[in-house]
Order: sequence, then C-alpha cells, then structure tokens
Amino acid sequence: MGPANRKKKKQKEEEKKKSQEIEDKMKKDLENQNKKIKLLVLGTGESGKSTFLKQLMILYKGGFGKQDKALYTTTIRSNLIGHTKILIDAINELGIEVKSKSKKIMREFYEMEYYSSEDLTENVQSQITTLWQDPGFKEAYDRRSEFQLPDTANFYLNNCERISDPKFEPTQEDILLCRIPTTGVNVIQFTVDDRPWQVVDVGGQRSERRKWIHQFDDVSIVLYVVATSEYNQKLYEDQTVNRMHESLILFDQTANSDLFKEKNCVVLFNKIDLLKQKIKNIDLKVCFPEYTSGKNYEQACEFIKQKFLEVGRNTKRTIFTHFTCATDTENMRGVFDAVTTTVLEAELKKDGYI
Ligand SMILES: Nc1nc2c(ncn2[C@@H]2O[C@H](COP(=O)(O)OP(=O)(O)OP(=O)(O)O)[C@@H](O)[C@H]2O)c(=O)[nH]1
Ligand SMILES: [Mg+2]
Repeated sequence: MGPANRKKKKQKEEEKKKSQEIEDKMKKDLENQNKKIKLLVLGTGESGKSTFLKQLMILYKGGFGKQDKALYTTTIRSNLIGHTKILIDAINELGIEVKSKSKKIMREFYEMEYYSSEDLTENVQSQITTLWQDPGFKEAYDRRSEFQLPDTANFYLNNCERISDPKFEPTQEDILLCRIPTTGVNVIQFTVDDRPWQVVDVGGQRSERRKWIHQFDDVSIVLYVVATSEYNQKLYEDQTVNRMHESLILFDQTANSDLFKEKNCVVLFNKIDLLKQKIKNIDLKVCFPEYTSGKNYEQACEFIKQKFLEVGRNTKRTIFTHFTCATDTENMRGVFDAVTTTVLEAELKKDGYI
C-alpha cells in the first residue's frame, strides 16, 4: 500500500471513529432525556420534608382530591383535640394559673377521654375555644419549647370553630400546615419539560431512619431539609438532645457517607418565617455558645448555613443552599426550579458539555 492509500485508510478510520462517537453521544443524550430524575428528601423529624412534597402535589399534580381532603379533615380535627390535651398537660406540669372555668373544662377533658375527630362536637368546640381564650393557655403555648407541641397548633386553635363545622373542607393552607409524621416512604412522580421525576420522602424521626437505606439506589440528587427555627427545641424522640445539633450530626452522616459524597446535594434551610419571629426573643447562643452576633435574623441565618457547610466540606462537590418557607407555594416553586437547574447542569457537566 502506497503512502497516499495509507493516508486515505487512516482518514476513513478516523471518520468512522468520529461518527461512532457522535452516534454514542446521541444515544446517551436520548437515554438521558428519558431517564428519570430521582430526588431523595432527607432530614430530621418535623423539618418540613413532607410539606415540600405537598407543594409538589399542588404544583405538578393538580393539588388534593376528595379522598385526600377527607383524610386531612379527620387528622386536623383529631390534632385539634390532641393539641388541646398537650396544652392541658403542660399547664398542669408547669403549674401555670388558669381561670376556674378553664379548670372545670380541663377536668372534663380528662374524664371524657376525648380522642378522635368524632369527639369534636359543638360542645367540645366551645370548650376548646374557651380554653384557648384563657391567658394561661397562651402562656403554655409560648413555653412550648419546654414540651412537645407542633408550631402550627395555634393556627388550628384559632380556627377551631371553622374546623368543627360539619361542612368543613380543608383549604390548601390547612393541608400544608397539617402535621402527619411520616412512617415508611411517600413517593410522588410527575413530569417537568418531558423529564420524569420521582421524589422520595422518608420519615425523619430516629426510628424511621433505618428504613432510609432501601431508598438509596439511583439517586440523582439529595435534598436535605433543616428546620432553622428549632435551635431552642429538644427532640421528640429524646428530650435531652437539641434538635439543631441532631440535624447537624445527621447531615454529617448523610453528606459524608460513601453513598452520597459524590451526589449533588441541596440543603433547604427551612421554617425561616418561624426563625424570623423567634430570633427576636431567643438568641442563637442557646444552641451555639460560640455565636456572638445577637438576636439578628440575617446573622443567625448565615451562622447556621456556615455550620452545615463546614460539616459538608469534607467532600469536593458543591453543596447548594436555599432559605425556605415550605408552607409558601411560590417560594417552593422557585426552589424547585433552582433544583431542576442544578440537576440539569450537573448532567451537562458529567457529559462534558460544560
Ligand atoms: N411555619 C412553617 N411551618 C412549616 C414549614 N415547613 C413545614 N412546616 C410545618 O412543620 C410541620 C412538620 O412538617 P413535615 O413536612 O410534616 O415534616 P417532616 O420533615 O416530613 O417530618 P417527619 O415526617 O416526621 O420526618 C408541619 O405542620 C408543617 O406544616 C415552614 O417553612 N414554616
Ligand atoms: Mg414527613
């Protein structure tokens, strides 16, 4: 073979290689286009994971149907009774003074053993309303960091009459604020711009975390939710452990685990609406003695963020952060758009486009 023929052969081989490369890339792009994006939502109990999923239901699945609303009606009503009982117990334990009329109702609450949504009769509704108007009950609510009461209890107590109405149908806000601790796994699937998404929400309380391992396959991105307002609260599972400390330890175990240290990670610093209110009265020092910037919302946000970033610094990947209010639909729409961009950019980077 002469030099001209050799050159021609080499050129042909190179062209074939190039066209094979282009074909492979196109195939991969097509596969990627159809590949589901799996988002795993992690975090400690009550941080707001399921609330994020509820927002995705509203944004991408048309909201809540009749069946969902019936379930939330029952839960909201029984929660209302449950929260009243928690406040009664706290008043007794903390020795808070209440009016004699309230004392009588409190005794009746014990004797009648009110428990389920069916117990929320007109009479019980009027009793709860009377109790909630008693300054002693407001004092107990303000001291809720000394016992376990969901922050949203006051919303339902303020709306007791509406909720007790036989014709009550929960609004979007009622549902977003409703607390149902997750046991097991919630999965929601939907499509955004022709790309299928699967979002997996797990229970964050200690007893639930051992189930997490079953959800770790094919995860595209991990979303870690932190409740920024819980810096002065103790764990539901262990009254000796500060909730924010627990969240930091869990983030350390999650972000630095072999399974996740290569994965994209987004941290949602959630419940900023509650943090904004709380920080006016309670210094972040109660949780982090080294914090010296006082009762300042911006400084507290920055400090909390740095604490989590420090923990995640062991790995090379970027940790994306957002300050959020998971009960605010527009806020969550923006956050989910940003998460989408993060995932798509990471894919382009992996495929060598950027
Ligand atoms: N005010 C306020 N309340 C929030 C926010 N995010 C969540 N909540 C409320 O906090 C409570 C707990 O939220 P969930 O979404 O159930 O928490 P979770 O992380 O799923 O908890 P587990 O299932 O136990 O792990 C609910 O009553 C929510 O309505 C927020 O940003 N602001
Ligand atoms: Mg949950």
